[in-house]
Amino acid sequence: MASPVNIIVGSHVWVEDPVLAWIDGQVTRLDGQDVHVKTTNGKKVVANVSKVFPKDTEASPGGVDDMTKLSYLHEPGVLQNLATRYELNEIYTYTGNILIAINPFQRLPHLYDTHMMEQYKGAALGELSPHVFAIADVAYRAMKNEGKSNSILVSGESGAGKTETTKMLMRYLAHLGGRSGVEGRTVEQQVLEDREKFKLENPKSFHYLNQSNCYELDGVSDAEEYLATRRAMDIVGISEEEQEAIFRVVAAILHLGNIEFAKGKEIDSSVIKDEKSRFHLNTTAELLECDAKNLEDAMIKRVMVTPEEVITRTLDPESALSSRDALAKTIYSRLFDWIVEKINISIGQDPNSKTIIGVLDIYGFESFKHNSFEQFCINFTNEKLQQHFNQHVFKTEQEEYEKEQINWSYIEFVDNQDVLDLIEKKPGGIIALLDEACMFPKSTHETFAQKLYQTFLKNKRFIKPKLSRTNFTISHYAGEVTYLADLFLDKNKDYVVAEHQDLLTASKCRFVAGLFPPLPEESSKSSKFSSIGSRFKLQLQSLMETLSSTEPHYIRCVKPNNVLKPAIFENLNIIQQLRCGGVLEAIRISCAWIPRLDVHLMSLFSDLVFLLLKYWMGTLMTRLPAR
Ligand SMILES: Nc1ncnc2c1ncn2[C@@H]1O[C@H](COP(=O)(O)OP(=O)(O)OP(=O)(O)O)[C@@H](O)[C@H]1O
Repeated sequence: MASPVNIIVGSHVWVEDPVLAWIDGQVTRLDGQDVHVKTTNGKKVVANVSKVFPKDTEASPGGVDDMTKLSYLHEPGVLQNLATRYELNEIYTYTGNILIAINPFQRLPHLYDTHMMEQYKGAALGELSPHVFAIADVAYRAMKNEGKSNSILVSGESGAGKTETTKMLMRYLAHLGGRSGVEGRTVEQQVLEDREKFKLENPKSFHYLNQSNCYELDGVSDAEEYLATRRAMDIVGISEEEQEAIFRVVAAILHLGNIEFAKGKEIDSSVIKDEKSRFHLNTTAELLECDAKNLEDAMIKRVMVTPEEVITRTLDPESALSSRDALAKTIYSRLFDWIVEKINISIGQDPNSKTIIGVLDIYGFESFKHNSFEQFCINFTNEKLQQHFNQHVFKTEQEEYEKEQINWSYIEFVDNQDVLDLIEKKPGGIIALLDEACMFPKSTHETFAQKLYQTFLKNKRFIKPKLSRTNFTISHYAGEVTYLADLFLDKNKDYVVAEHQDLLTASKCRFVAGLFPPLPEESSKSSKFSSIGSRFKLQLQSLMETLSSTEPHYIRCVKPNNVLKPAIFENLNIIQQLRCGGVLEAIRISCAWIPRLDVHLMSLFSDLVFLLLKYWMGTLMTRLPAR
């Protein structure tokens, strides 16, 4: 997005601002490459001409519903347009075929009622205001009318609104498919009774719910959400008994997370810390219908069977805590898989169906102060999706134009194949080296990091941070991220601890025992290594194959502020998300897509089949302490 040259004294322009990202002002002087600007907040700024952008003084006060209609397509223009619209509760804006959705952090019921759904039925894209329903409708028509598979990729950072957006998409598709809900419970009292039954207190009192902060959202009633969830479970055919068991398991996980350990009398041993922890242990056992003593032992002891004898080893408090968390994750991930499978069966997913609409709710690129294996996997996913996005949007469009010999300037985009090679190439990529390290008994995180440093010494996408012995930095498409290699080896090893498996298989609750069917004899006594990284890579590969056989639609969810409140639009925060989501890159060429896209999308016949693309990273994406 280069700055046009027609900036003169008196021009209204945008210049960079450390707080607001961009601020508007008027040019007072031109001095070679330097532009002197008096900003609207009274400051005098000097900026290089390449960083000064013209402001559209005749911009519509309500903004435009598609960025491609902006007079000036540049970052400040885009930001201003989104801000203007957000102020008017216009949370959706198109950027060519991408829908930007800014979380309103307040209920906007008029946007999602049946009347609104009816309006979007069969309307051409762009005819009505931007909306998730419009995207779902386009996908549905393409499937019905052309027999084409479609996918809708919903991305954004945590709290940006991916789940809500996905829910709206599913609701609209269910509406088109003529599915109706079965009305069930209405009694608020039930919420209180259930809380009592599962011994649940204030969310703030549960360790696992406080890994980030617990927020109360204006206008959102947790009791109502809970009943809505129960109703949704009725609709997808989860029986009363199963629902009860699901909530018991979830409650058990929360209680489990509150069990703490203290040093035991013997070296490297631990005991339940205090009465409070004992209460949570007993409640967990009660909810999971397993023996409390066996639960305690499964967390603090390990049994080793050798040909000569059976040795019992104790764990120190730190290892006991890791064991507790591993148990919680195992239960959660099995429950998660059970629910996904149940929904897929219930909504009639036919694995052999030729046409599908895949809805993918995926984590956005993450870069925190401390990044570990989870961020590595999330960012790897985003690199893959970015490549898919690039290939679909940029490469195909450019090739098309070249083929048709239409004269246009070739648009450069950053090809990220080199980052993907660094991560997933076999042999020699980071995942392959990690697996190697995991299989070699003497490896430590230090030897693993050293191996990375040696192997990727000259790789442009790999950086060894100065002074660090175990950190490494990857130069991702969205920016540099430094990972702490310390827990990579542990986190890459996937197995259910034999003691945990035995405990849960023996549960008197049919549901819980069903989540942990007994293992074949030979594998039950050993906790064999299987690589999460490699499995993840294969799942991603399969996801990409599915996606490549579909017509993709993109929805980028944006979190406007970190305090999760309505009407707060934090410019810098939003710009960062738009950059990471590739939105600004796409804007550069999206003008060119529009005429073709309409024709393409309007030539729109087959069965409605939902494919709720399984949350491929179920195990990794849990909000448990490792994150
Ligand atoms: N369209 C919307 N209308 C009203 N509220 C919304 C909307 N989108 C999001 N929210 C609010 O923001 C909260 C966070 O949204 P959501 O759970 O969908 O985020 P997410 O991106 O899925 O986060 P995570 O990745 O952490 O699961 C919701 O609980 C809801 O209160």
